Amino acid sequence: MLQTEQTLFEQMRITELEIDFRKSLFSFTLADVRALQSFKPVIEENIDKIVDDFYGLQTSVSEIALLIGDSDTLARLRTAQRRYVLDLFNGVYDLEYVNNRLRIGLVHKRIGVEPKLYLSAVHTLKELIYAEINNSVADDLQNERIRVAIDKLVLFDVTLVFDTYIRSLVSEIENAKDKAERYAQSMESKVKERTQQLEELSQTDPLTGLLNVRHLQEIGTRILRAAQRRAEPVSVIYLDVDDFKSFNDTQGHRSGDEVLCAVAQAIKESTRVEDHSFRYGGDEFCIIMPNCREDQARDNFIERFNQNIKLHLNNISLSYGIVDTGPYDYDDANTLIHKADQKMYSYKRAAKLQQQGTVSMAANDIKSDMPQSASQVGTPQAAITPTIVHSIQQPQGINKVAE
Ligand SMILES: Nc1nc2c(ncn2[C@@H]2O[C@H](COP(=O)(O)OP(=O)(O)OP(=O)(O)O)[C@@H](O)[C@H]2O)c(=O)[nH]1
Repeated sequence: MLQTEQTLFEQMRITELEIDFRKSLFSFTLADVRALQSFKPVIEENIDKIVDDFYGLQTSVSEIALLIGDSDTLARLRTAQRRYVLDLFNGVYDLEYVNNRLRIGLVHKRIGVEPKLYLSAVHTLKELIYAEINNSVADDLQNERIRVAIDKLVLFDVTLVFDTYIRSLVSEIENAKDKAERYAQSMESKVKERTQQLEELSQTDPLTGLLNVRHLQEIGTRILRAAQRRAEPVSVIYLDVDDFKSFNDTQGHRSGDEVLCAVAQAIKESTRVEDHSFRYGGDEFCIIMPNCREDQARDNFIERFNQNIKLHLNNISLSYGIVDTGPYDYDDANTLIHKADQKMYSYKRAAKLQQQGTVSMAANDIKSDMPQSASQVGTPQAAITPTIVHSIQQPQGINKVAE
């Protein structure tokens, strides 16, 4: 519920029962009420003098004079103070009385009266009232009764004023906290949104520095169109690390990342400037090679890659599939990648079967992509260090091809 939909009582949870409880805390009894009422005529008679003296003393403190600010405000304050003092001796200390006291607290907080200034004003007022009591009440016992009663009632008032001060401070803190939380939330979603935009804009995969797969379709199409215009072949190589999951599981994700970076590094070292190398996702890579046939890609790229990766890795094997298109009919980028992936997958599967000594018909079916011997099929091993000897799954019939 909004604060403005609640009365001060409701906000402060003050009921008649609470008022009685507070009175009992200060032992404020009917006798006190009577003592105060008995002094009302004297106060009424001297109210102007009390208020004059009070503001004379108050405005002599430069900090208070500064807070009051101008003569109109001072005039309003004098009227309010008059009422405040008279109410002290009215004998009625009910919800209405409490509401007025709560308002005083609220106004003091709003205009920035510090508690020390408020308390000093209470002290000044009490001294002025005590002076009136001493001037007018000769009977010591009655004098004492009125002083004690006014003391209790002023304390009762002070607690109410301080409660509003504290409540108002707590609301300010809660508001500031809400604001800060809302700001943090909006910043978080802005950062998320911006990061996503940057990622999309980014041409490169953050881990390996190879091209980002998001651009594969666009770049692939561009290369194929250019190749078509020049009637040149285009090759696509699909590379995949073998059993990378178990490597990750045994060596940890960070070592896995190092393997991916090493593979990417070897790809960069093995490609020509006109080639485009992508991290396809996870442990899969894709290279688009313009003006290159399948056999040329195998003999050139794979040869170089095999040499380069040995410098970085130990005991890791990769599988690949190569397809080409053109120079007469051209597949589109998606089809080419899909075919290369399928080839790689069939080859990997066959190699695994061969490794297990259970080469099936399916494996024989893709003989042209089979390794020359099972010994050429790399076997990932446990306890692999970041320096990993590589072995790539090699199909048969490797020819050296001039570029
Ligand atoms: N370290 C690391 N691991 C990744 C990253 N992206 C994906 N992976 C993991 O790569 C693994 C790929 O596993 P699979 O697709 O099952 O492939 P595989 O284990 O190599 O199996 P085969 O392809 O059949 O040889 C998964 O465990 C992924 O969690 C990455 O950026 N870093």
